[in-house]
Amino acid sequence: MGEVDPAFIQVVKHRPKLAATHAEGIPLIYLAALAGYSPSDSPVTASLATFEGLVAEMGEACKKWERIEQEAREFFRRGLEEKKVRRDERRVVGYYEVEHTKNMRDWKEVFDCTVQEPTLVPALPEDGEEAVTEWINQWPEYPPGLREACEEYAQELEKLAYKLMGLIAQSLGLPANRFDEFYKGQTSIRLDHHPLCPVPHLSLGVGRHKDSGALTILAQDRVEGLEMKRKIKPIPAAFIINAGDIIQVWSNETYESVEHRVMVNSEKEKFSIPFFFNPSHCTIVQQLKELTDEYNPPKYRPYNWGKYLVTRKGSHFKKLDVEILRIYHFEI
Ligand SMILES: O=C(O)CCC(=O)C(=O)O
Ligand SMILES: [Fe+2]
Repeated sequence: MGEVDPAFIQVVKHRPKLAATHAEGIPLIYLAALAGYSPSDSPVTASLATFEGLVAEMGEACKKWERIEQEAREFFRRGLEEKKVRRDERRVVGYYEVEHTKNMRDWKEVFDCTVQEPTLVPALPEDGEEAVTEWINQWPEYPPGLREACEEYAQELEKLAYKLMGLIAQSLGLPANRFDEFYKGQTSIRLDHHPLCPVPHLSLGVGRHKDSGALTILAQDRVEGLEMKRKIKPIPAAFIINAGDIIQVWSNETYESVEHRVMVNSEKEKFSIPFFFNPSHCTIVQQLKELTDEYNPPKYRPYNWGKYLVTRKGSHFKKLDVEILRIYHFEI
């Protein structure tokens, strides 16, 4: 990334605290402990039966994670010339190294691909109010296994994501399949590489943000850096499950989308792979009617997810002079 560009330097109040302590009490679900469990053994059959399914999904997902991480390392190791599957404002999937979060440049390079091919989204505003466009993946020549690794990972993670959405629905007193109707394809995988940074006290790998989609399943390597108010210790074979803004709205704030950011490091590069499980672009995001009543009225105005996503994506390409679209703009 060359010498340090001032675009990377965070304002004082958002600079990382290198000596931050680890967060305690982040709930950790030991699925392995349930692996030998037989659902008929106990009265708590229903919920544990759901966990049983999760155990199998997790095992498969972890195997695929090992492979995709290797391919990601291989891809990022190559020079810019070989990573030429570059993204731009129209073709938003592919390689990119100058992404901004909240108008500050992140210390990272990324490779994005969508799970459904093609993924349909609203076109840019200048193309007309109703216009729809397709995001089509771009695959690099090297490493040749990257495409297959992403496709296999997507298949496993999608199964896991449906299971988790089912559990979230049940935790809200809803049928497990309550969210399924929204999912006809909007999911994406990102490979994140945070190279060594000479100024880790001044810059961030990813600036503070909340994930705007529904659910993020984040796989991170063993290098520390992820912070959710406090530092999250990386745990081998553990995914970080993040509820995004959409779950916050669907649940009328029973679930909160958590702000997070990534610190970088001058000694160890960091790799992570978020899987963004999002509804179809035509979804109107609003509180589920079963979860609102006169005592708990909707807290947000409905919004079109596809348009929101495309507007947010646009803000990642360059520093803008306007405030970035956020869900609080839809608060009632
Ligand atoms: O790179 C990471 O570890 C986290 C990435 C992240 O939070 C995001 O892309 O939304
Ligand atoms: Fe995030």
